[in-house]
Amino acid sequence: MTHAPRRIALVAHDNKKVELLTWAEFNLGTLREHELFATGTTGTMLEYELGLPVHRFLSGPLGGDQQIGAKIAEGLIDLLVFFWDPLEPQPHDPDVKALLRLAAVWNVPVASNLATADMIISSPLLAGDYVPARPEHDRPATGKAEFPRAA
Ligand SMILES: O=C(CO)COP(=O)(O)O
Repeated sequence: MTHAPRRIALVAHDNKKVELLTWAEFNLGTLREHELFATGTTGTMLEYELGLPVHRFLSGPLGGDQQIGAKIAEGLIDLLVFFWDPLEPQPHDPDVKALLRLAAVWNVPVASNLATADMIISSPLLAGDYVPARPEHDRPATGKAEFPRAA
C-alpha cells in the first residue's frame, strides 16, 4: 500500500448484516489495507467470518452508535459504511439518527447502501487522493484549537 490507511467504521442493522458481510468479503483485500471500526455485533461478524481486525465498540442498541459518533466528532473516522434498515423500526433510533447527524456535521462520507459503498470503496478517498474538508466547528473565536464546550 502506498497511501495512508483510512479509518473506516462499519455498521449494519440485523437485516442488513449479511449484505454488509458479503460486501466486505468481496472487498476484503481493500479493507485489509485500512483501519476498521465497528459496532459490537457487526464487528464480531467481520472478525470471525472474515478474519478482519476490527476495533469493536459496544453493540449499537447499547451505545455503539454513540461511540462511533464520538469518534467522528473527534475527527478519527474517515468513512462511515452504515447499512441501516429502512424497513424495520430500531429501539435505538435516536442514536442512529445522532450518528448520521454527526457524520453530516463533520462532512464524513456515508455509504448507507451497496451502491454507495461500491462507489466509495473504489474512490479517490480510499486511495488517499481526496481528503474531505473538515469543518472548523471546533475553532472558537479565540482561535484556540479546542472544543469551545470543553473549555
Ligand atoms: O444497531 C446497530 C447500529 O445502529 C448495529 O449494532 P450491532 O453491530 O451491535 O448489531
